[in-house]
Amino acid sequence: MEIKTVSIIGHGVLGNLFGKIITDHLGKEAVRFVADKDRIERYQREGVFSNGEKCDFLYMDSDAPCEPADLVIFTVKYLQLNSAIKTARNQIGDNTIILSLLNGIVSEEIIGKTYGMDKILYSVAQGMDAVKTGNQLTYHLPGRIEFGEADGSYSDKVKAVDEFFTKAGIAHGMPKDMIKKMWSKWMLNVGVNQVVTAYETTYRETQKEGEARDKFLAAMREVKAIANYKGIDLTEADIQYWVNDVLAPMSPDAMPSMRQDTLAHRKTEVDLFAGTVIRLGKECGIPTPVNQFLYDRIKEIESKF
Ligand SMILES: NC(=O)C1=CN([C@@H]2O[C@H](COP(=O)(O)OP(=O)(O)OC[C@H]3O[C@@H](n4cnc5c(N)ncnc54)[C@H](OP(=O)(O)O)[C@@H]3O)[C@@H](O)[C@H]2O)C=CC1
Ligand SMILES: CC(C)(CO)C(=O)C(=O)O
Repeated sequence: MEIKTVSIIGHGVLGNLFGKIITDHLGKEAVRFVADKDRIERYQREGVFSNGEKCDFLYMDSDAPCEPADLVIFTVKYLQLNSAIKTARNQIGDNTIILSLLNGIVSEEIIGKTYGMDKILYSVAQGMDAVKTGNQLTYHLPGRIEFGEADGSYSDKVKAVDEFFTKAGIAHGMPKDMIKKMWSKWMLNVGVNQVVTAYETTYRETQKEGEARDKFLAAMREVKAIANYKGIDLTEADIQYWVNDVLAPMSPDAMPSMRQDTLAHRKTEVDLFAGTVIRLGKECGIPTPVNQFLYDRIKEIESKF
């Protein structure tokens, strides 16, 4: 199984970032950005820029009949996932591999209900400090994609994506414990995305001592408690990994995706983060006051849009 064609559903921060890297390495024909006519018309009219460079991308109308892609990557927000699943309908065939770079622990199962879990590899995108304002994407750190099977095997699908990302210049890893990795990344997002948004700040406030950083750590510890109850071995060392190895090198002026949403007056992924923590906390009998605080604050910010 060799991956030659990729379809990206979602032309925002992650779609642009990874689509540009693949295009630069393998040529424009290797990546098709799939969307409805109106979106494509807007992208072509306004142009799309990555670190100041105008991008020359290949667009494909989601209604157009076509050969399925070898790899489909979902890079939309949680509230857009159901429509993106429909947008992908002509891209997915019997042998297509699917990656969902959405944060959280549920998007793979949602996509799998329509297209089959056999096509899906679990994945997370991490370490990028990308910010998109209008049609301008800027970043210093491109980050990486970690992916794999739930059982940690080096399956044909994993091998094909490994070989493709190597050719396409995408930094990647294949952890043996992908389910723990997904929870761990979700734990980071529950902390940093929500605290930066609730405190209306940037990464700076979470990189130094103070109330925001305390809340960031406390929100992550609520996820850790739920994970441990469910038998997922998240530890304090996992929290320290995110704080020291991933968050510390980020540009202090950059901000996570959720804060970019509120600045643009878009509804956020709060239900994917605090909403899910609160629900799981109730199911497991674990108190989640910090996530309740963050949930209320973020809903209050959203209510003003
Ligand atoms: N930003 C980051 O640094 C990171 C983000 N993530 C996660 O990745 C996911 C994507 O985030 P991000 O890239 O920031 O999201 P963005 O909001 O920047 O981009 C989403 C894009 O999807 C497009 N879109 C929505 N619905 C459809 C559809 N049906 N068909 C085609 N395109 C569609 C939107 O178009 P339009 O603008 O026209 O609505 C938008 O361009 C989220 O779950 C996020 O939490 C994970 C790691 C890092
Ligand atoms: C924190 C970050 C950038 C991951 O590195 C992220 O996942 C997000 O902004 O949603």
